[in-house]
Amino acid sequence: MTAAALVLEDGRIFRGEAFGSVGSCMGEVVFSTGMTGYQETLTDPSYHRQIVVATAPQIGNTGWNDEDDESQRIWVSGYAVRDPARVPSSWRSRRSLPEELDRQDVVGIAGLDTRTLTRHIRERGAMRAGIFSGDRLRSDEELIAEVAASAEMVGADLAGDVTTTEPYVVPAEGQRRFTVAALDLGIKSNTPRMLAERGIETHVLPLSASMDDLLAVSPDGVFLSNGPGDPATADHAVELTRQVLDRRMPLFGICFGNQILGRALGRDTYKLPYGHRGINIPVIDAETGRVAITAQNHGFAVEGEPGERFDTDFGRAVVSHHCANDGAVEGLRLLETPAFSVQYHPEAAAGPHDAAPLFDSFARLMSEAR
Ligand SMILES: NC(=O)CC[C@H](N)C(=O)O
Repeated sequence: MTAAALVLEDGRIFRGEAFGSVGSCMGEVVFSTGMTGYQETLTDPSYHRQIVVATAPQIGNTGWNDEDDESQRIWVSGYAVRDPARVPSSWRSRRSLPEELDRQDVVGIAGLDTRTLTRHIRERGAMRAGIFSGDRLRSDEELIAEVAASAEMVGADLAGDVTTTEPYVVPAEGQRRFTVAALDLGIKSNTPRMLAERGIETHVLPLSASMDDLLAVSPDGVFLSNGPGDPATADHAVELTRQVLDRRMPLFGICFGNQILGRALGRDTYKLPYGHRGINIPVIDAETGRVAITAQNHGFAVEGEPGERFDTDFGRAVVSHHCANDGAVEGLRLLETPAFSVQYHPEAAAGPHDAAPLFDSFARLMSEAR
C-alpha cells in the first residue's frame, strides 16, 4: 500500500492509499452521486481540471470496457473513492479501473472517508484540492501551499483544451434527414450518436469555428455542446451564438451550451456552491409541471427564476426548466426565435433517459424552419 492524501485549500486533509497512478494532481474537488457510470464520468471532457469524489462507496465493480468512453481519454484530474472493487466482473470488462487510471497517468486516492468529504464540500462549497502520493507526499504545510497556488475554477477558460483540432462528421443512421453543425466545447460521444439515431448528420467543429465555417456545412441547425470551465470566459461561443440567433437558425444547447445561450440572451452566470453532479436530479418543466429525472454535471448556472419570462435581443424568452432541489435554472427557450437549451444531459451517458425526447424536439424545430 502506498500512502496518499487529498488536501483541500481550506487546510482539511483526508488520508488514504494511492489508487491508479502514483504522483500528484490538482483540481477543483467536486462530488458525483451517480452509483453507476464511472467510465462515462471519468471520460466526460466537462470534468477537465476537476477531482471527482464518488459518493457511491463501491467503485470499479464493472471494470473498464472498450465501448463506453465519452471521449478519447480520461479528463478528470483525479479520482477519490471509498472502497475499490478487488476483482472487476463484467463480460465487457477488458481491464480494471485502477489499471486504466494508471495507464492514463491519472492519480487517485482510495480508502478515504468520502462521506465526511462530501459533507464538507456540501457545507463549504467546491474548492481547490490536490491528491498526493509517493514522493509527492510531503509535509502538510507544503501540500496546502501547493494547493493554494493552483488555479481557481472561476475564470478558467478550459474549452480550448478539450475541443477537437480538426472538424469531423458523424453520419446519420439510415436516411439523412438533417445536417447539424455542432460547436465542440467538450462534446461527449453519445451526443452525435443520439442525433444519428434520429437521421441527423453531425459536423463537429472546433471551438474556433467562425460563422462562415458553420455556414460551409449548410446546416439545418446548430448545436452547442457541454464543456469544462467557467462559462463567463466563453466569449467567442457567445458571439457566434448571437449570430446564429440573428439568422434564426434552429439552435439547441446542452449544459455549457445552456450557459452560452443564457449569456447570448444577456444573462450572467454564477458559480453554484457545490454544483449538481449525478444521474437522478429532478428537473421541473415550468409549463407542464412535469418532473424529469436527469443526469447532470455542472458547477455554474444561468441567473434567473423558475418560469421567469424576459425580453432579449431575439424576442421574448422563458426559463423553461428549473431544478426541484434548489430552483436553479435548468433550461431556456426563446418564444420568437427557434432556440432552446437545457442545463442537464439528454444524452444521458450515464444516466436516465427521461430527457432523450429533447433531441426529437430539436429535429422538429429544424423541420419547422424549412
Ligand atoms: N457539463 C457541462 O457542460 C458543465 C458546464 C460548466 N463547465 C459548469 O461546470 O457549469
